Amino acid sequence: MTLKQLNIAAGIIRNSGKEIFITQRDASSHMAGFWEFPGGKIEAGETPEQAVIRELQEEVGIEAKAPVLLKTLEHRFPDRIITLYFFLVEDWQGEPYGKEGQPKRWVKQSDLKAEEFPPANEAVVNALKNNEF
Ligand SMILES: Nc1nc2c([nH]c(=O)n2[C@H]2C[C@H](O)[C@@H](COP(=O)(O)OP(=O)(O)OP(=O)(O)O)O2)c(=O)[nH]1
Ligand SMILES: [Mg+2]
Repeated sequence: MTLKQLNIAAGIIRNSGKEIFITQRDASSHMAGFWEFPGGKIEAGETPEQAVIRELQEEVGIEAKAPVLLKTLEHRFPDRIITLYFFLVEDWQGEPYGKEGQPKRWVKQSDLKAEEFPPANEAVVNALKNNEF
């Protein structure tokens, strides 16, 4: 079996009250029902930063300014290998919402739960909970 290789850019949108905006993955998607940091596939010719800016516009309707790369990690799922680029976004224009109709919520950084996210997110969620970022 050949494994799909995907590169993903995701935005950790954090407000001045240290709350993070998360969205729920669609029932028909890979990792359905898990909560995620909005984002998606990096397209050919795009940098991870360009991809996260585009994805946040498409999925949550904000214009991200100066995203900061926090962590890059690779995760092997049974059917695919993904490289995830997690960006911290603390400066943006607009108000994030579920532009594709996806459920969303603001969660205090200290109240994030790793088990609500795909397994690849464990390290970054725990680092956020521990105030490492
Ligand atoms: N956006 C996002 N994706 C994540 C996270 N954690 C994690 O394992 N993933 C995985 C799930 C998917 O396999 C992949 C994201 O792909 P996606 O399906 O959302 O890509 P996309 O937004 O470009 O969607 P599409 O238009 O191609 O359907 O990364 C996360 O925190 N945020
Ligand atoms: Mg996506």
